[in-house]
Amino acid sequence: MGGKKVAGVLGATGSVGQRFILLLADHPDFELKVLGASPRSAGKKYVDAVNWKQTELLPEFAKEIVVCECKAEFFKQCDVVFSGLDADYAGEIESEFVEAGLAVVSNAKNHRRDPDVPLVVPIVNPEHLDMVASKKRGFIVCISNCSTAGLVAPLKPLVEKFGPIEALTTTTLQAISGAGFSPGVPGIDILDNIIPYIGGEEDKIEWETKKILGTLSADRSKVELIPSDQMKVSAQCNRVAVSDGHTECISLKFKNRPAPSVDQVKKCLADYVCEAYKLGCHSAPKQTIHLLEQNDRPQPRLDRNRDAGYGVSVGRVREDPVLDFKMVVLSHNTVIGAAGSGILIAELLLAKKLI
Ligand SMILES: NC(=O)C1=CN([C@@H]2O[C@H](COP(=O)(O)OP(=O)(O)OC[C@H]3O[C@@H](n4cnc5c(N)ncnc54)[C@H](OP(=O)(O)O)[C@@H]3O)[C@@H](O)[C@H]2O)C=CC1
Ligand SMILES: N[C@@H](CC(=O)OP(=O)(O)O)C(=O)O
Repeated sequence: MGGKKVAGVLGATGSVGQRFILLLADHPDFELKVLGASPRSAGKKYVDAVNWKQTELLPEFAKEIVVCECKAEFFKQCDVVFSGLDADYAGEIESEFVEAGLAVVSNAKNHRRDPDVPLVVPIVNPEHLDMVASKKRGFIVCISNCSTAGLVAPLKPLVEKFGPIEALTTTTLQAISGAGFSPGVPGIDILDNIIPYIGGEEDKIEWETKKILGTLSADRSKVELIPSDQMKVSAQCNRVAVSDGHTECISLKFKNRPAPSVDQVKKCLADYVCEAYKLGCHSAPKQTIHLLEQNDRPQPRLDRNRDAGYGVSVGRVREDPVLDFKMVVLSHNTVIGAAGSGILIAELLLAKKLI
């Protein structure tokens, strides 16, 4: 075993980028050495370039690193590059990195629908990472949309145990940090308010769920999406005055009859152990799904940091008079919904000897 793998972060000054800095400080497998951001930040020390907005202090190791432009030539030493780039620029920059032979793990939406790119929520579908095994040079792995990550976490064990889901609705209550920091959601818009629209979000949730829960083809080159007529997914997305943590009110109907009981559903969720934990990945949640029995939980402020934000909380599991079941799901949007997923994916790539 060599020493730590060298890591870089693209978009290091943003909402997701700052979370990468926090999660990579003192990481046992990765040493963060290269930070990239826009030409506005390049050339400055990180401490001077960033508008730090996390409740934890800026880690010492990052302060003096000089931010570079997001060009592959500056990241040559990296074994893995995490991307928290603004989606307006991510597509082109990440492609350049892949062409330069680098391994990129991206939060941006640009490459998620590429047929040869795995779209991975590490506590849900790590087997899709096998798609990159045959790539000789660089590759990209995409992390899902943050609301999709929370949604598919309870769906995975339910589908494994009780068979396909025929219909699914989710109404999201999404945190402000999900909108990023440049410029972010203005206080005047969100204070004392709910905004019932997040551009593109509903389509992403409805589409990405079908890829993440899809099946890897026999030759491991692509994922067969669940056809829309076999699983109907409908999302309604809202922005609410919460700093971190996306809440979703989910209802679902199984294809198979009779449907399981509420107690069977609860047991299935509580018993689920993700593959990353079994493989001993450092950041994997000990409890993948925290089943909460109190009537008024989960709540973002109280429950988002379960298993350091890598665990997902599910509460209010009950029968639904229209579909079969309904429940409330809470996930930390910048940890398991973004940077944390990226790091756990890299830990899985390492465990599978793919980096
Ligand atoms: N926030 C969240 O919960 C989630 C976000 N995502 C996705 O992750 C990505 C990052 O999101 P977020 O952190 O919220 O966004 P932010 O707006 O907070 O940060 C964007 C980052 O991109 C950099 N950037 C902007 N323009 C350029 C450029 N021309 N060249 C290079 N870098 C540039 C910025 O650098 P500078 O400071 O120098 O301008 C900054 O570091 C997005 O694609 C987003 O959709 C995905 C899941 C969840
Ligand atoms: N749209 C999400 C965050 C995000 O940027 O998602 P995506 O990576 O799918 O564009 C939110 O507002 O909370």
